[in-house]
Amino acid sequence: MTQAPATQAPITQVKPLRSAATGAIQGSIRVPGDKSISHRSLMLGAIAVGETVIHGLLEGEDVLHTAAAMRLLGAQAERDAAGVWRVRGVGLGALQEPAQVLDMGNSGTAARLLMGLVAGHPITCVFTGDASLNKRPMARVTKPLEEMGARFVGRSGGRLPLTVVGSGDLVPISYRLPVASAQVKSAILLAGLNTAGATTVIEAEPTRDHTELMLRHFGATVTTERLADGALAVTVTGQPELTGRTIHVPADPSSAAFPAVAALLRPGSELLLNDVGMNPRRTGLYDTLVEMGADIAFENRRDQAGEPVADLRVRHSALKGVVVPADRAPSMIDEYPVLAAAAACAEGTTVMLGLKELRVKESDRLAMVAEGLARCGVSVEVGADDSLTVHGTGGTGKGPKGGATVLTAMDHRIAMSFLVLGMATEEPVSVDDGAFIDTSFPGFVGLMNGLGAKIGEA
Ligand SMILES: O=C(O)C1=C[C@@H](OP(=O)(O)O)[C@@H](O)[C@H](O)C1
Ligand SMILES: C=C(OP(=O)(O)O)C(=O)O
Repeated sequence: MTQAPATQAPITQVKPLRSAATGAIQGSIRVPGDKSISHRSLMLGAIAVGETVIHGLLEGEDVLHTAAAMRLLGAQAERDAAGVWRVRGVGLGALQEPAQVLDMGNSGTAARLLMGLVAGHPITCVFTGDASLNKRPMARVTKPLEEMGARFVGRSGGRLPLTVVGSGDLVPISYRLPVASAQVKSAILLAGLNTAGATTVIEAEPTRDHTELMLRHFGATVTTERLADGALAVTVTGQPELTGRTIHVPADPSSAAFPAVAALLRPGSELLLNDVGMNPRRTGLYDTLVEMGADIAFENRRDQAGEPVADLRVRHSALKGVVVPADRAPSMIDEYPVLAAAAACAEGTTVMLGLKELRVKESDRLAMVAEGLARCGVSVEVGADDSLTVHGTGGTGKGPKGGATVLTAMDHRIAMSFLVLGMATEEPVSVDDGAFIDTSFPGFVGLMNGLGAKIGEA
């Protein structure tokens, strides 16, 4: 068993990377475990009674920050072998007040979900993050949690660093989400766990439901009800008995998106992506790619510990531009940067609607994608309605020009998306910093190069 540190070191070393045009992408791989499910398995394991064994945990920086925080809150979380972790929980309501600041690094999910979880405990915690996370809005979670009775003191605009004064005596609420956000939904449900009575979150647009599925797996009662206006009401019954479980984390569909798009773009490619999570609330990118003409076979569909998975066989395809409707955004929210790379190489125009939430991710992804594509010679427009229009070069016999350095603003998905684009451009594409790729996809460069990519130090 590896003795893990109580705190997780920040990413400090800048790592410029460069990606050059490649031939066929070929191989059979399993990308690292799902980030959303990994965070949740550590958090719920930490408040369950007994031991939780997690197989396939994502050992990316974001999740390691969650593991370190759970240890500071009193749980044991140790690594047995690669991807295999044992968590010994303290029991619901028994998280301890941490003696140190909880540093959530680059991770919005870790910060927001944990703020909800500790809000329902009679402890005081100080949360901070890196320069990217400390810019992101937190009022979206502090507002409903304040309605339940927790108190917060943060910087103006509700930014981190921020102090949570939790309570073992919260009142249950029924809360309609003002933004489609699984992080906000999850924060409220996690606060509702140690709250007597029924806590309800109403969502007009369905967002990822890993919290609901995993809460049920640990023994909680979570119900969903379709309301007259079509919205979904998700209710957790407070103070359940949560007991340690075994969890198998599927490969992350958001990470699989990068090699999948690379294979679609490069002639002669055939790639098998094994064990990819196919929760329908996560598969919007794959639906969009198929609409664009992608040859993706979803083989061996099966259920793995409550989550659907499949093996994806991806072959090179001539993609065509499409209109991506706004209501698809929650199911592909993290995949727009890599879709934009695919769209830049597709024939015709791709219009992506309803991208407002992209502005509050690790970077303003709408601005960063548009700026990066423009630097690579791609014609692109950002609409006043937060839409993105990309004019593809497909069918011209040439890829986008490339030959530029793209800024990444501490954003892993911007870095990976432009390295994928560089595999198909006339001249190489560089990114100013690839270090943050380790937050969600450790081993990205080695794995991509093993498939045929040419990514190296810039
Ligand atoms: O709940 C989660 O695990 C996540 C929800 C999404 O964020 P929002 O809820 O802010 O849309 C997503 O962008 C993030 O990568 C992971
Ligand atoms: C938005 C993301 O993560 P988070 O909100 O957890 O930082 C992401 O991984 O793309």
